Amino acid sequence: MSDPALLPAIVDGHDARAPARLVHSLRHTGFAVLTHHPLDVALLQAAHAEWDAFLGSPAVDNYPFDPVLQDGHVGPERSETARGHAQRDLKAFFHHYPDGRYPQEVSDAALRCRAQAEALAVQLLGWVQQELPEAVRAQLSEPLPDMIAGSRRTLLRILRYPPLRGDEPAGALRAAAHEDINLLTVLPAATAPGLEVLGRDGRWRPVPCDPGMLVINTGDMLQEATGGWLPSTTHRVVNPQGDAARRPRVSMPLFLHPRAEVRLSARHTAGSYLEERLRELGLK
Ligand SMILES: O=C(O)CCC(=O)C(=O)O
Ligand SMILES: [Fe+2]
Repeated sequence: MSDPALLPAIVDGHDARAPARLVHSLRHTGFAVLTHHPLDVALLQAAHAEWDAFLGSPAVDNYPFDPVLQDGHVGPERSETARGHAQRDLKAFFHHYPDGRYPQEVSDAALRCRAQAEALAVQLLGWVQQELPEAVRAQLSEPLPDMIAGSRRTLLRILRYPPLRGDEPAGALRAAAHEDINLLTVLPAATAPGLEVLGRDGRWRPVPCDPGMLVINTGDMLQEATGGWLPSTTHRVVNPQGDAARRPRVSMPLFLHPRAEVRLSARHTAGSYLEERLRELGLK
């Protein structure tokens, strides 16, 4: 039997117990799902629709990926290969940083979603800070919300997983199993299901993602900063079957990155940690 305790909790953001419930779920599953969050869902859906069209159009080639600044567009032919995998992911994406390029072909809807998600992120990091055991909190070089204050490194990734054509290499997935590099990831519900989390029992479980929900997960940097008290958790995006295979999937995760000089642990600053991981991904 699958252990229901390993399913990410669905936490009502209006509930007074939300901070404790969210952090409990992060601790035990690496994920939590928030309802009644402050993001404007209609704005998000408008951003999804226009980015679906843009990322599927030739105009994206006006914004080739910049390996130094790490912004711009990466098409399916150059997409990431997750650690330990042979096949590239079946996805295209655009990276937006506060000081980076933003395409003129789309409205500012995604930027407005970004601002809302960043405001929520400060609140969520405050919840985590408050719920950490004292011994773990004492190890932090500064409070978690402060780590991202003034950071120019928080990354908005706008992903489009194209419809499947049927000739994909065997074993290729929309996103192969991986862990995120950053502190926390804030991921408003994508346009279709597919996200799965690996439980401690070795079983994959779908992450609930109805419209109006928002997924939070722990990344490697938060695992590093909390000495493993909050584990970074493996997740993937599986390929749809049947009719759903003919539809693209759009999602817009925000990856919270501290300022480069923020000390995560005795061995790593945020800057040194990121450098190491980007090399492994083949993005540097
Ligand atoms: O598209 C998704 O739902 C998740 C994407 C993801 O895990 C990532 O880009 O790191
Ligand atoms: Fe991820």
